[in-house]
Amino acid sequence: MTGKILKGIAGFYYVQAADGKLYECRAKGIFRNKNVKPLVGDDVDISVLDETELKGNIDKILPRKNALIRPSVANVDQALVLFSVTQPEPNLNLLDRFLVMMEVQEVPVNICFNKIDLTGDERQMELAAIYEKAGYPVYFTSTCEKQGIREIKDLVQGKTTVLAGPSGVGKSTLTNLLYPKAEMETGTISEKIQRGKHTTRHSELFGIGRDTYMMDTPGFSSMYIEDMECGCLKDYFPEFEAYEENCKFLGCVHIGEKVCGVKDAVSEGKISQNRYDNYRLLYQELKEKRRY
Ligand SMILES: Nc1nc2c(ncn2[C@@H]2O[C@H](COP(=O)(O)OP(=O)(O)OP(=O)(O)O)[C@@H](O)[C@H]2O)c(=O)[nH]1
Ligand SMILES: [Zn+2]
Repeated sequence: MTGKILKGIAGFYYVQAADGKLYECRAKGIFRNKNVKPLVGDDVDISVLDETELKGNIDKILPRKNALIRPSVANVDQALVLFSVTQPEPNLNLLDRFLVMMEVQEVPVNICFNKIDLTGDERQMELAAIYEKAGYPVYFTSTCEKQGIREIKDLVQGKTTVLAGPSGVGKSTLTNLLYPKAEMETGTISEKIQRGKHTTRHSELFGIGRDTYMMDTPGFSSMYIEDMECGCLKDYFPEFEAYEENCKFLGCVHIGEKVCGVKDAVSEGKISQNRYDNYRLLYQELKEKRRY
């Protein structure tokens, strides 16, 4: 029987089978024979050991489409990063960090700003301009007033989406609105897991519709980019590329160089100043890190 790992904790994997049942599985044999660790999001073959207790064993991990490190999850189609237009004010530096991390891992990102009931159109246009110029799809919602929800529903339908965003922007409200059933399924899983008495927050996928999964990402506020040469950072700001042919030097990092197509594009308003400023900050941060 095939299924999908929704959660892994203390050597147990919770596998949702095609019939919707959730099996508590071990992965005996897999580590020893293949030396691969099952990941949340993995599609797996299981054998049922106990049909009433819903216990099983994972026999095989089916080929992965991808495997992210942060968050640790396999077979992700896209990320949806949620901020609010206000309350709390969007921290665009944090957003740009997240975008870099997803670019590195080659995951397409969609950006959504929630709580549009609290601000005017002007703020929306400002935010849309910054990120649409960078090539990211931008959505606006009010989960309170149920605006823009249909578009998000269409976006996640049939896909596995990593949902990320700082505290208080409306992630839970959005998830519950998309699929009221998600709450119920949370209950089922945590009930089983409480027996293990583990309190740490783990990554968990929620089945919220046919072939549709979402994962809430823990630890979003402490996001930092690591293990990157500062000279490579520019490759993860996708909007720079079109202007790099106007840089004088091959490998221009678009900071101190005098003749630079990217800097020109910033002064002409073709690249957002805000994005470029965050690029400089992150560049500096990576450069300092390398000194130690
Ligand atoms: N004005 C307004 N408030 C909203 C909207 N969506 C959510 N809120 C409020 O914002 C607060 C936070 O919402 P949550 O859904 O709990 O946010 P969260 O992102 O899940 O927060 P964490 O659980 O801390 O990660 C709640 O008081 C919501 O009522 C919205 O569209 N407009
Ligand atoms: Zn340049």
